[in-house]
Amino acid sequence: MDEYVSLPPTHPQSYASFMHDNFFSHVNIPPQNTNLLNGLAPDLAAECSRYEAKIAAAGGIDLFLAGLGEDGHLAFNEPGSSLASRTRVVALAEDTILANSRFFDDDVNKVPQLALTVGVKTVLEAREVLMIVLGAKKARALKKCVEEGVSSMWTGSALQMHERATVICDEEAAGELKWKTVKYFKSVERREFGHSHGSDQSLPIRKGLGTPPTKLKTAAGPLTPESTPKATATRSSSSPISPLAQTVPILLTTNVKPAQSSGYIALEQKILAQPVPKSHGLLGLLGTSSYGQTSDGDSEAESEYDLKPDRMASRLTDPVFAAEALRRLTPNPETGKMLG
Ligand SMILES: N[C@@H]1[C@@H](O)[C@H](O)[C@@H](COP(=O)(O)O)O[C@@H]1O
Repeated sequence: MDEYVSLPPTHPQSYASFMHDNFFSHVNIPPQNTNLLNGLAPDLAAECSRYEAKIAAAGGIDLFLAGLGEDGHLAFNEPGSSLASRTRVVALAEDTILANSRFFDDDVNKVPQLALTVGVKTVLEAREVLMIVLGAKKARALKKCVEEGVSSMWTGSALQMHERATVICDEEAAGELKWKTVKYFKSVERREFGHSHGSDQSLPIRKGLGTPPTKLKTAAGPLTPESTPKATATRSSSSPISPLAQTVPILLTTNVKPAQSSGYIALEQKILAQPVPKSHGLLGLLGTSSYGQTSDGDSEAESEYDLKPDRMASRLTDPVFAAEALRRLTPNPETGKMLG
């Protein structure tokens, strides 16, 4: 979705490296079929136009998997970004530079000041958006994006206008939401889970998750514009809008079981089962998960996953943080499945 200007793709903190290390190197996608913004392009404006044109030529984006900045940014659409924005060069906000300096030896001067990012409109045009929000540091932004109006000052709030947007958050990130909001989404999830085991009254927006409008693409069918099944115009206008569509459905990562029919079952299961040390909030990750399991054997729940030390550890330059991350066990992305 975005890339720092002036960082080579081989730089360990570039988003190209991040995508390679965390995704592309784990799936059988030919490198020529991966599409990223080039922060080294000689003409940055032309690079942004090229990216938009490539998205259009491929028939649009099926799924954007997004995060949320502490200042509420979606991709790198900083506060004040037009909700009609498209892929472009942006100046990073000081808050973002500060927040991301943790990946640059805690030195704000090492963080690039410019970035390329898809626009808010680019995100809204995807058929589906999944936003993962973890940690107390994101709590204020999540509240602004979910409980308040759509605003260019909290660009994540634009997802309220998307028919198929889902937020997955942990309890820390949900910490500033109104109890009423949390209760509502928890009750919806409970009912959803019940329905997926017998009844047929699932809300349409959840029910549709298992049946994406276009065929899933795999490396076996390369992601070239030619081979990509052409998308139907934009979003399906016949898709019924549930009350959730206006408020952004939220999945809390505890006390929620993923629907068996969901296309996101693997991802949801990984997040739901993410084990963390009970006591700390390092980088705000899942600090009070009821699935907590410390590496010293103090386990609250037997994990059903093949667990490995957190691979993010290699990205942390602070030795204390890195050591903490190494102690944190996460589901093994190589196997990506439950044990037994
Ligand atoms: N440019 C990225 C955003 O695209 C991302 O959403 C945000 C939050 O990321 P995380 O969820 O890893 O904290 O970080 C960066 O600023």
